[in-house]
Amino acid sequence: MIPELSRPSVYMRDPRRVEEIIKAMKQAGPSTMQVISDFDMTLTRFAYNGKRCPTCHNILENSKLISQECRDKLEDLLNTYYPIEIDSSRSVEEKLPLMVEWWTKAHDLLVQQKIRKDLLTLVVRESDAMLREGYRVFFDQLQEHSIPLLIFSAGVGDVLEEVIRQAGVFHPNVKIFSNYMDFDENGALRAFKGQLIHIYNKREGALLNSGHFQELKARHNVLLLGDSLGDLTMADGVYSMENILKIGYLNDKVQERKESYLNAYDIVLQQDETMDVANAILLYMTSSH
Ligand SMILES: Nc1ccn([C@@H]2O[C@H](COP(=O)(O)O)[C@@H](O)[C@H]2O)c(=O)n1
Repeated sequence: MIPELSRPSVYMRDPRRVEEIIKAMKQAGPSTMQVISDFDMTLTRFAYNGKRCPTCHNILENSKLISQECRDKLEDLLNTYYPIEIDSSRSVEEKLPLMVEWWTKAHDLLVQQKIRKDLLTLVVRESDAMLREGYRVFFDQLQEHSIPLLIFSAGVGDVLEEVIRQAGVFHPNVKIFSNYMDFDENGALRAFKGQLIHIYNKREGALLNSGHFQELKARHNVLLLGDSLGDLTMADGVYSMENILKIGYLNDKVQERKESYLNAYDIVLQQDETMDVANAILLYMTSSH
């Protein structure tokens, strides 16, 4: 049906079920669909030429807006908490307070740097941020078929927006839930706005933003893309869900986490740096033959 599903990077616990969902969503048509995607390491690449690509937070951390002392502290935090984030031997309950601790400490450090809003464009331009191969086809297809795309990210919204703006794909059908910076009257970072979004509270974030899902209440079919088990709750605000197809990128600690990803996601993409599978599925679902 979709040749890309036979690639060696693609794993499915129940291929027949995947086929059924895809067919049901195609039959219902693009006007019933919405796409919900995580950002860091889902729409962006995990690695390029053997080197890790930056998350939204890393883009700031690696920039000249941050002092060396602050960069060292942020790196220590990353080295402490990232292994916990991807540790499959710990439960979500155990990880959750530690993730809050990580995000809170990192945001406090960023605020102390009084980052300037007017320099964000330059910082992103000079960064190694990279959207996955095939990203333009992904964003453009959704725009062409008027399918809403919600990017739901525990990263930094201002940075995320800049990445997709500079890539020329911040189309009107794109909506973003993320951690946004609050700047003072001189354009210097003074806080982060609203409730913190970290990787394990996306369900709460979804329920807080019920207005968005209310607007899309006629769209009962969801394509969800994520790279963490926390991303599975991003669609919890969707009204009367009929079908959901969950695609999960398994980027890191592949052998340890494969089983849990196969149990949680319909399609698991192992160390696949492209949007090819999502693009092929979307092309199939939106074509008239
Ligand atoms: N100080 C931090 C905190 C988090 N991260 C990474 O950001 C990712 C969250 O963004 P999503 O778009 O994936 O929701 C998460 O995977 C953390 O590893 C970071 O780099 N620095």
